[in-house]
Amino acid sequence: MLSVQGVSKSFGGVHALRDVTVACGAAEILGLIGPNGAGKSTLVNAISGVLRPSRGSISLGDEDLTGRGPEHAARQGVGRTFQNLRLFPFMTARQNVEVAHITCRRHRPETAAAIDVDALMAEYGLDVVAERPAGTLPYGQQRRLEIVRALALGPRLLLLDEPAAGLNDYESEELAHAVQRIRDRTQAALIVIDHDLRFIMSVCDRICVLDMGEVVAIDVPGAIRANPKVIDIYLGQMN
Ligand SMILES: Nc1ncnc2c1ncn2[C@@H]1O[C@H](COP(=O)(O)OP(=O)(O)OP(=O)(O)O)[C@@H](O)[C@H]1O
Repeated sequence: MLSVQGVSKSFGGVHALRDVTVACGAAEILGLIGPNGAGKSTLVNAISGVLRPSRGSISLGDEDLTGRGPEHAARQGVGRTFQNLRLFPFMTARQNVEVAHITCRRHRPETAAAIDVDALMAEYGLDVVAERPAGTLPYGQQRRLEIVRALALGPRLLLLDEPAAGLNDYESEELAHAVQRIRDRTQAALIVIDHDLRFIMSVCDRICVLDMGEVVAIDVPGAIRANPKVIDIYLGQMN
């Protein structure tokens, strides 16, 4: 479904991505890990249309997404959450979700018809705060609201950028179940970036390891854990 082919991205002299090739199938959860500065956010920004790759191509199904901008990606069903929350703080929680649903209705009406915004908000415990401005909600609720907003887009590809950041063990376990439920229900391709290796290992079908802009390994969690290059990068943190 998602295909990233030979993507490179430079910022001046910094090679943030070098010839990255990776794919993520429908209903697959792909983890994206790597040390600080490895290129994870750059890759996600390229996939979601925020950045134009210097080289290479990105497609979702038959649709070319390469350098066509975030609105085009959203219309094609690329949903994302951000490392630092990017809700519309003065809009109510419900309006934040509605905005995404309207985009879906315009461009993929049959997908939108299957999404019940109120039920979705209730499922994530947000029905009780639906009329509150998003910016006034506690952190944990804002994180959940970002996920619900991305789901209201009826995503074919969902990019979750550090969803477990700032969550306690209990919340991150809940989140792992939520991510798997999302996959089961939407059959979307999911890409999850996180520094919490326990979370990534427990939730992902496969993991792509980036270091200095290059793909070091793409494999199932067990093989990633045993990969000498990966162990070297993480200095034994894996076990
Ligand atoms: N807009 C930019 N301008 C210049 N350099 C950038 C820009 N964005 C990223 N970089 C550089 O590209 C490299 C990859 O950065 P990126 O943010 O993608 O890494 P990351 O793996 O997401 O890191 P982190 O885990 O810290 O979020 C880094 O060297 C970074 O300094």
